[in-house]
Parts: sequence; C-alpha cells; structure tokens
Amino acid sequence: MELSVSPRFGVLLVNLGTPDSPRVPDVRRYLREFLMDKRVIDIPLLSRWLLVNLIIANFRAPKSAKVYQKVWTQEGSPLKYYGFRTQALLQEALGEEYFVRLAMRYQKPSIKSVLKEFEGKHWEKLIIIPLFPQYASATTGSVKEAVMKELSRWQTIPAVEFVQQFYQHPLFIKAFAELGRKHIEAHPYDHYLFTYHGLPERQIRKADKHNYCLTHANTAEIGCCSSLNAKNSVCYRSQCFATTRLLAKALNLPEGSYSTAFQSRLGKAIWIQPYTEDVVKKLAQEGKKSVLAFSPSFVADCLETTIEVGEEYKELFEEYGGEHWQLVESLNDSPTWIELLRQMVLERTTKPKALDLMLQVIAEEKE
Ligand SMILES: C=CC1=C(C)c2cc3[nH]c(cc4nc(cc5[nH]c(cc1n2)c(C)c5CCC(=O)O)C(CCC(=O)O)=C4C)c(C)c3C=C
Ligand SMILES: [Fe+2]
Ligand SMILES: [Fe+2]
Repeated sequence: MELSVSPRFGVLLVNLGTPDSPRVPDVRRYLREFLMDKRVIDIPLLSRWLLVNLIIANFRAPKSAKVYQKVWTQEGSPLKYYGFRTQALLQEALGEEYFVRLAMRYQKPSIKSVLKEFEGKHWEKLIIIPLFPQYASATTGSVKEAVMKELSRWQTIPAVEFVQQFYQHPLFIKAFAELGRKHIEAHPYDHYLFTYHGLPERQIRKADKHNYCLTHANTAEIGCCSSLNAKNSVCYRSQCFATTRLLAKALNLPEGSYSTAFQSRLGKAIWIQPYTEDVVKKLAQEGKKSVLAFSPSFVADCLETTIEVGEEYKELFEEYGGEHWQLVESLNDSPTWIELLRQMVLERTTKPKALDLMLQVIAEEKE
C-alpha cells in the first residue's frame, strides 16, 4: 500500500522465523541461530554450542528438513506467507497514519533489517507486537531483547510500547472460537484438545519469583495453573490453561470434555506436562473416537500445527483406536485476528473513548 502522508505510528509485528527453504543447509542455519539463543536453550554457552553445532546441526537438521519439505507450499513457509498477509491486511485496516512491518526473530526478514526502515523518521510511538499469545522468555522475551538491542543504537529513541501477551484478549478468544465452532457445527466430537507449544520446566521455575509454580507433587496435573493470580500471572503454563478455560467457556464445552496438553519437546530435560503424546494415547485408550484439536499458542499455521498436530498426533490417535481427528486451522489471515491486532494497536495509540468524553465535558463546562 502506498502511503501518501507521513505515518505517525510504527507497528512492528515479530514472529519466530522459519528457514529460507526446506533444504538442509537452510534448515541448519535457521536451527543454529534459533537454538543458540540463550533464552531458548538456557544452558551454559559451551554446552549450548556443542549441542547445537554437533548434535542439532548434524542430526536434527536433516530430519527437520524432511518435515519442512512437507509443510512447504508454492508460497513458501506458511509462517512467513501468513505473516506477510497479516502485515498487508493490518496496514489496510489501520490506514496511512500507521506504518506496519513484519520481522522474524530468526532468519529473514531480520529485526535489524526491518528496523532500518523505521530509523531516522519521526514517530509519535512504536508499537511492537511479538506474535505469541502467551508470554515466554524464549519467545516474547527474546523478541523484546532483540528489538531493544537495535533501538538502543538509535540517536532518538521514540516512545515504544511492547504487547506483552494477549492470551485472554476477548478478540483472541473470539477468533479461535469462531474457527472451532465451524468444525463443531459440522461434526460432533467426543473430546476437545488444546495443545500448546511446550517449554522446559526449568524455564517456568526461573521465571517464578514466588516459588509457586510446579510445586504440586504431580506436575502433570493442573496444580498451580488451575487459576490465574498475582503469583503465577507471568507463568507461560498458567497463561495456556487460562486460554483453554476461556475458549471452553466461549464454545460452551462441558466440564470433562476438554483437556490441555503441551507438545514439541526437545532434548532430555523435563518439559511442562501433561505431554500431548500421552494425552492423545490416553484419550484413544479411554474409547474417545473423535477429537477436535486446537493449537492456540500459534497464530499462523506452521510445522508445529499442520504436521505435528494435524498429521503426527492424528496417526498416533488412530494407531491407538481413535477414528476421527481434526485440527482447527490457526488464525492465519482471519478477519477477527486482524481486528484483534488493529485493536491492540489502537488501544495503545488513541485516547480511550472515556477520556475523549471527559475532555469534551470539561470543554463544554468551560464554555
Ligand atoms: C508458540 C511459541 C513457541 C515457544 C514457547 C517455543 C519454544 C521453544 N521451541 C523450541 C524448539 C523448536 N521450535 C521449533 C519450531 C517452532 N517453534 C515455534 C514456536 C514456539 N517455540 C514455532 C512457531 C515453530 C515453527 C516454525 C516454522 O517454521 O514452522 C523448532 C524447529 C522445528 C523442528 O526442528 O522441530 C525447534 C527445534 C525450544 C527449544 C523452545 C523452548 C525453550
Ligand atoms: Fe518452538
Ligand atoms: Fe505455574
């Protein structure tokens, strides 16, 4: 979209990133950059370097490349394709007072290169939106660190606001509920599964300044995450359970008909539980025949949704006796998702309506 007036506000959307192509060297380069991030693999530098450059680069990269080949489309990586669609649709929705760009935390387009487009212009404010609904140091935290590092080099640093999380924003819940409802209306399901990207338990404990999280004897049970409170509001696992509760409510799912689980474990450390793999097997063994699976830690379809949830867990479910498995597509370029982004920007760049009203009343009283 051509902008005819100078925009007042900059909007930077940042997603995780994806390889340039599904070829092994590109996947290796992507995994190296991603997993050398100390917020992602939070172990000492030497151990991380050895793990990434010896094990991951040689053994994981060729395996991951095969999976990337499956998810790749004519438009390339879905994560990038939907990222650019979102950028264009949000630019259109916000209009010429806003300048919207997409960057990736790893690989291209890099945060550094995209912020160059913003540098040296007069901004009333920059709004940075890490595209992760639930906060984790490995994702949102890492984006914030990388953006702050770049901005710190600017001569004039404008007002900047980061979106910290949106796991309970009414429009986020509405957007996923709308997508799920279409499937529910078309087919009855025995069970609903909400499967989120996992995290090492160690990272949850590090973020927990109250020694509150994961103190339950059986960390596979909901335990500390059964409700949100002042002690666990920064806990990624708690935020995921909160998203599940809100979606279950929006969709009128009866208590007991839905579960929360965590996928995509990497390495030997203990990750947050229950693991999706175990839950899928258990559901099939209990005699559940049809499952509708949501993946609400992702805002765009990617390897982790299309292949891991849509294909691998489906196969596992069928292997253990399940019959019908359906993945709910991600937000991708859905109108409610674009509206959520627009609202999150407007909430930070326009005066609240109540304030406008108050100012109007004061002005009228003076007259
Ligand atoms: C939704 C938020 C995400 C969190 C939290 C997260 C943590 C995390 N991830 C890894 C390791 C891998 N993740 C991979 C892919 C991947 N991860 C996310 C999102 C989160 N990761 C997305 C959106 C994707 C897909 C990217 C795409 O191009 O489609 C991969 C690469 C794929 C593979 O080889 O399996 C790895 C590896 C860790 C270690 C971690 C937390 C510490
Ligand atoms: Fe990941
Ligand atoms: Fe917690």
